[in-house]
Amino acid sequence: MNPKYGLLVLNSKNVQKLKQLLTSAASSLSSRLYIRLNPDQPRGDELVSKIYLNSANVCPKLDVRLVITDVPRTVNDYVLIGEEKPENVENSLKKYKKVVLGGTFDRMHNGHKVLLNKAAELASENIVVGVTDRKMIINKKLWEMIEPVEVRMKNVVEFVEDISGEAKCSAEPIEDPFGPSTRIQDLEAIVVSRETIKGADAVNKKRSEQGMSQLDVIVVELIEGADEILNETKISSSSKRREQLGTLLRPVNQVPREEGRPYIIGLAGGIASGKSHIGKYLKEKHGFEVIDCDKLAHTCYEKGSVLNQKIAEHFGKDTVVDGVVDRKRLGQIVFSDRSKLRELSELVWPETKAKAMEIVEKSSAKVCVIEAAALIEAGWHKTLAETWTVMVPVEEAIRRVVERDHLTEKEAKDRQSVQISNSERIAASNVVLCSLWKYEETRAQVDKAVEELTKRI
Ligand SMILES: CC(C)(COP(=O)(O)OP(=O)(O)OC[C@H]1O[C@@H](n2cnc3c(N)ncnc32)[C@H](O)[C@@H]1O)[C@@H](O)C(=O)NCCC(=O)NCCS
Ligand SMILES: Nc1ncnc2c1ncn2[C@@H]1O[C@H](COP(=O)(O)OP(=O)(O)OP(=O)(O)O)[C@@H](O)[C@H]1O
Repeated sequence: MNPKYGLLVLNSKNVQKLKQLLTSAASSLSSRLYIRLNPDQPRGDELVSKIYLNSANVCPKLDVRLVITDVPRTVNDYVLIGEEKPENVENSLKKYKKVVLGGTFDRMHNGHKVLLNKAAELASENIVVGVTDRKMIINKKLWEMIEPVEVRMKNVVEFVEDISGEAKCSAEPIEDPFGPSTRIQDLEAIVVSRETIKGADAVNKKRSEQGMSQLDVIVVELIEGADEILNETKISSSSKRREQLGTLLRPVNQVPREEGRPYIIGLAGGIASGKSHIGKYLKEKHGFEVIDCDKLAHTCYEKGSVLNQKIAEHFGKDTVVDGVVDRKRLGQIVFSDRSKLRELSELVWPETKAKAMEIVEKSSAKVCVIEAAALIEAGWHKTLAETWTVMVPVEEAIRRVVERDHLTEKEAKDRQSVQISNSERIAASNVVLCSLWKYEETRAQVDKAVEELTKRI
């Protein structure tokens, strides 16, 4: 097992071998690499960007932290990477007391670190960070996968205080582009990147309208990174979220399984999210037994069944005509009222699950997939080994329903609104898939998920 922490000391000579040293860190550490600069190596913006850009490419799994002077103070059990030993560095004269910056800081990446490093380099007392939440995040790609704001704030504070030594860092959630930057009088500077300069200008405009001092605007360059699917040319949190599609996001349930019996996974997802397409692919390409609970539920509505009797009692006699459920009539009732849908589901779910389990019992497949739109609402995810969720943004689901099922936009929206949200589904799932892009991309995510699954079962 490799040691967790390492320290790399750069001077004017070994800085030339940065990539080589980072490669060596990648193979000899398991968690974090601190980097310090000795006095003969000046700390220029270009070097800081170079360190983080090369780290993203050469040692992407390591949490690289360029410290300001003699820190880190929190960690002292590190191994030295390379030959160079740390020398004491004079505490550089910090330019400002209080510096502010903002961001979402989801899955903190090396671009964020350049910004946070700059703030830590400049501020002697406080670094104030606004961390976006709620309406500030809902237009981002795969926003449903963004980490909770508490986690993001904690990570920012921990990172900044670890690298900055004396200065304190505080973070707060923001629901507009200003946050503490237009509330705290004695801030002196704001740190932004090339792409968020306009945000800093807006902050200064508002401060001036409120009779507050102007902030110096400190700009860092963007750290590049390519994502052809999302069309990104910089390292971004959206790309990091996309890269996690099809990977295991949280531990699976430990469900006892007899030798040779199928491993059971649930496949959940909202209306028109792509479940059937993925189910079909899992069956045809990977040989999984896929049980379509939507179809199975319909077989519960056989003529004269007990279920149909119960439906007539609950939802009115006109929902069952000649012993057969009038699905259109029943749909009108349940798709416009969440509590009615719940009532119907509670009648249908137990029978459907029993039928699904009968199929599993008889199956000779290695993996059985229970495909059910309302799998999580029904609580099945708690008893299955693991649950995969497929999602598309709400607007895309509505567009697809209108196109595929020839419903009006209002009808499609009604059907969408009685379901739980993508965020709720994701919170209860082990693996997330997204069918927003080309079919090949959906399939690539599924292949990745199956490859990982095969290793753990
Ligand atoms: C409205 C804001 C805060 C929203 O943040 P955003 O969602 O863009 O956050 P995100 O986590 O993506 O990025 C945070 C910061 O890191 C920068 N950044 C992101 N990726 C990179 C990268 N690859 N390289 C360098 N910098 C990067 C962003 O440009 C941004 O400045 C921001 O965009 C903005 O306008 N900032 C300027 C005004 C401000 O700071 N307001 C709040 C003060 S509390
Ligand atoms: N990349 C993609 N991957 C999967 N489906 C896609 C993709 N792009 C578009 N679609 C379309 O999305 C629609 C919904 O897919 P599908 O029928 O598999 O969803 P579903 O979740 O099974 O829907 P429902 O539960 O409403 O029956 C289909 O018309 C499908 O062609």
